[in-house]
Amino acid sequence: MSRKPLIAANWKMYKTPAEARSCAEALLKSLQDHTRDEIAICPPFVSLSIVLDTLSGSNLAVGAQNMHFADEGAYTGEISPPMLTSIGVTYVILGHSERRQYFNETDELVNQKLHAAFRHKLSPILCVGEKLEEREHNLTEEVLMRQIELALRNVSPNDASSLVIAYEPIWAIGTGKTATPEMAAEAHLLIRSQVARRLDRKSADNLRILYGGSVRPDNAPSLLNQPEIDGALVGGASLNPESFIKLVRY
Ligand SMILES: O=C[C@H](O)COP(=O)(O)O
Repeated sequence: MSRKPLIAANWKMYKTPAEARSCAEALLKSLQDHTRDEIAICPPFVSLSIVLDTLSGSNLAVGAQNMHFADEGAYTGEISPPMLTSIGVTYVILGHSERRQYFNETDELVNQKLHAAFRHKLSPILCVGEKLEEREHNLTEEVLMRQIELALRNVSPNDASSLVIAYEPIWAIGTGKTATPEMAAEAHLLIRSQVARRLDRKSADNLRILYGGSVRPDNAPSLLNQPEIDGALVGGASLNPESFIKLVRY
């Protein structure tokens, strides 16, 4: 089964539009011939257009970090799926642990957003992962199974053809602590088997499962060489173009 790896940069709430443009220019210069992996850059909303313009016509895709599930409405401060697709965004990160933790996003809300992404032909990068205390209490499997079950409620195998899942153990995000390649691969296997149960074997085999949590140029090779790991969702190490380029070229 060959799944083209995806390496996605999540810039979180960093970079002004001017900084985003200069970073995108540097990435374009060095990565425009890179074909082994798909690459997606996810800047803050206000920099989506400038990054799309900079990367226009290249092999580098652009994603949003969040969205509302409704097409439009009186939802002050929110961004809708058609707003994203109308400017050329193709990926959207959904259910990131920072959204769940700081903005009270529930599995039910993530499920609504996932349906909206499929309706609008956006490829969702669905984030799942356990907290440190859950891992310490051997609850990792239970947490991942629940998050996937609820996020995929009423999702069909047909919908799921564009789905990407990112396994991000919360204790590894921005902490410098990384899951070992074996721990990550074990979690990815659990996720894949849950998707096979919930959807079907074919969807599970085609699904790209990314690892996220303190991925850096030095640990990228050992993680990304695991057959179960189909790419990475990179936060901190994606902010500096040099480090992201080095990481992509692992
Ligand atoms: O979306 C990215 C993840 O939250 C990982 O962030 P990090 O690479 O800074 O640990």
